[in-house]
Amino acid sequence: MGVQRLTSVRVRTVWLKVTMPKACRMSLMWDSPSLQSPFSASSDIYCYGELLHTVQMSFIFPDSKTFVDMKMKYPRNEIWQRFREMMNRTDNNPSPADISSFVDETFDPPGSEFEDWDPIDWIPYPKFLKKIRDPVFRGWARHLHLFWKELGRQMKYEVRNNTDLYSIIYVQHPVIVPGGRFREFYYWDSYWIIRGLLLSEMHNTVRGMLENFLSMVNTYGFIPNGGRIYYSRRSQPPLLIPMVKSYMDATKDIEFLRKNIDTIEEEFQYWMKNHSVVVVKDGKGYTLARYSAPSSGPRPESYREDYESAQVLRTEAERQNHYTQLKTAAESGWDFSTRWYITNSSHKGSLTDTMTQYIIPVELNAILCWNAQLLSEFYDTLDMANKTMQYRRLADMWLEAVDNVLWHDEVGIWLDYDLINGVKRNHFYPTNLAPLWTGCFKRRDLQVGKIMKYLERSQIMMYLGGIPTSLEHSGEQWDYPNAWPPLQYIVIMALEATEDIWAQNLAVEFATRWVRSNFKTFNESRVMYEKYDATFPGGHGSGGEYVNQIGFGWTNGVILELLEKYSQLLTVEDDVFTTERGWQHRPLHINSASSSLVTHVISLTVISTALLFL
Ligand SMILES: OC[C@H]1O[C@H](O[C@H]2O[C@H](CO)[C@@H](O)[C@H](O)[C@H]2O)[C@H](O)[C@@H](O)[C@@H]1O
Repeated sequence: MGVQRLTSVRVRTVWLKVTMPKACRMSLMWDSPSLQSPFSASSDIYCYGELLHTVQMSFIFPDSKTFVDMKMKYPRNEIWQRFREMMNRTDNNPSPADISSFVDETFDPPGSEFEDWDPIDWIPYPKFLKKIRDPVFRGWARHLHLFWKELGRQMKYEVRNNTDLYSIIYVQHPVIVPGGRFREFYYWDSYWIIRGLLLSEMHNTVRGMLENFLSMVNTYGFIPNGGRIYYSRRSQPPLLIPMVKSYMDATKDIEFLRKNIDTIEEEFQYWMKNHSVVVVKDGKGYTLARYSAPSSGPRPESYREDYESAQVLRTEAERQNHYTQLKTAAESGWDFSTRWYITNSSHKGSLTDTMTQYIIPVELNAILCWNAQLLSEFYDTLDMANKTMQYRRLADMWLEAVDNVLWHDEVGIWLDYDLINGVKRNHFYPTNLAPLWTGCFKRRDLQVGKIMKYLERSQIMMYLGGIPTSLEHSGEQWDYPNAWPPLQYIVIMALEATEDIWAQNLAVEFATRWVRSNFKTFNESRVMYEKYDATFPGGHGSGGEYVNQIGFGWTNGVILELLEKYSQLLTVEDDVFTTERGWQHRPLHINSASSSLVTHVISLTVISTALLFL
């Protein structure tokens, strides 16, 4: 992480304790060693520098990620020598054709690091398939189960001995990747992938993926955003501990836990040390966390996009801050979104208003509270009483902070918090429900009626293709009208966790819409998308800086889990059985807060089903 500096910054009601890597204090210099990735000596090819700038700004590839995923044909020094020759030959003004020839001569295409891999633990008919009542959905689930083989990647042995020729971070075990342009592992995607793999009984593959993550924590102290050296200065939502919990629930592999508990704890501590801030409310300080990825320069994999976006800013300091805010948004998994814009009230906002570091996000804190609870549970399993108590106290403390700072009684939901202005951010995001999903709430105080009313006021039941990411249409991919698999999952599991029958009925309704919408697209095109369109069933997502990807790891994982969880309820079409399910199937005890929403749900379900089959 380089040299660390501890600063305290007073921002309105908030004290920020920020640990900054040295890199963030440096201005961008071509040969800055402070930008060196801890993962490889080839950072000056893949992460920063004149060569990267020249190639990425030439726009020879429609997708900026293409270049940084290519393999070097020669050692780094020789690549630089050839680059210098090209620059001299062209008087430091190469044409796109010159740059294109240079890249062709010196780099192999993306994907050169992998070889075919047939997972040894793949079996034709895992048990969960039999549970799925609808035969069409069962066939679809079997297809998705088969598709793990397509998304599996194993690195060639030669990568291990020549890591400097690649941007890929070498890992020992094969991984399941999201798909499309995402050819490497992604941290938070892996949570939903792993849960799907566990249903597919691919325990060996899951253990390998976990061991890869653990080896990264052992060597570098944290898990990067994804498996490339250009992702090595930021992480993603910390779901390692919940992944381990999912694996433990499926396998009861206590030896795995015993062997790795120190490393698991280390990853949690990384988040505590590098992402926590103290928020003062009513004279009391609460420790909470925010995303934070300070380092210089544009994201290498979206270099041109970031560089151009920063040009409207006047000073180099402002540009560097903008890059940090963009990288921090990428660390959140929400790249990009109006969720991270902080503006004055007269201005709706644009990408340069991204201020991710200055927002306390609900789901990050809900996840960290969950991590502490799970760590306590893990230590209890291992009979380590002191640590069990230590993490139980920390989980309680975090819960207290989430409850006092992020829960708003008058709104009836948890909300992100703006550190600059010291105010709540009263906008609808699916992540507002995350504390329910992770169990970071006080059951005795739970006000389900208020939460249901909040959902009703947000009018998210209007959207027949899924729950929208936000209610703002910005053209960014983590905004309206896109609907993302992990966000559907969070809301569905959140509603289930209330133990309230009406909320659970709503969960079934959301699951039905989502599964049917994904299936409609699949049935028409045989593909699974990275994201969908909330406004109509079967619509696929758009916006952002790259085209919608297919594959797709977390989409498939979420669908498999929903098909398994609601195996007796979900059907391709409404039929006699379907009308017996859900709200009519479960005992009715209407409370006034939720009854009108459920009436709304029932009538919209009839409309949505009709539309789906038009
Ligand atoms: O290249 C642009 C960005 O792509 C990634 O983000 C998106 O895909 C990831 C993989 O599915 C997903 O985890 C993330 O939530 C998506 O927004 C990458 O993670 C970003 O760092 C990158 O800048």
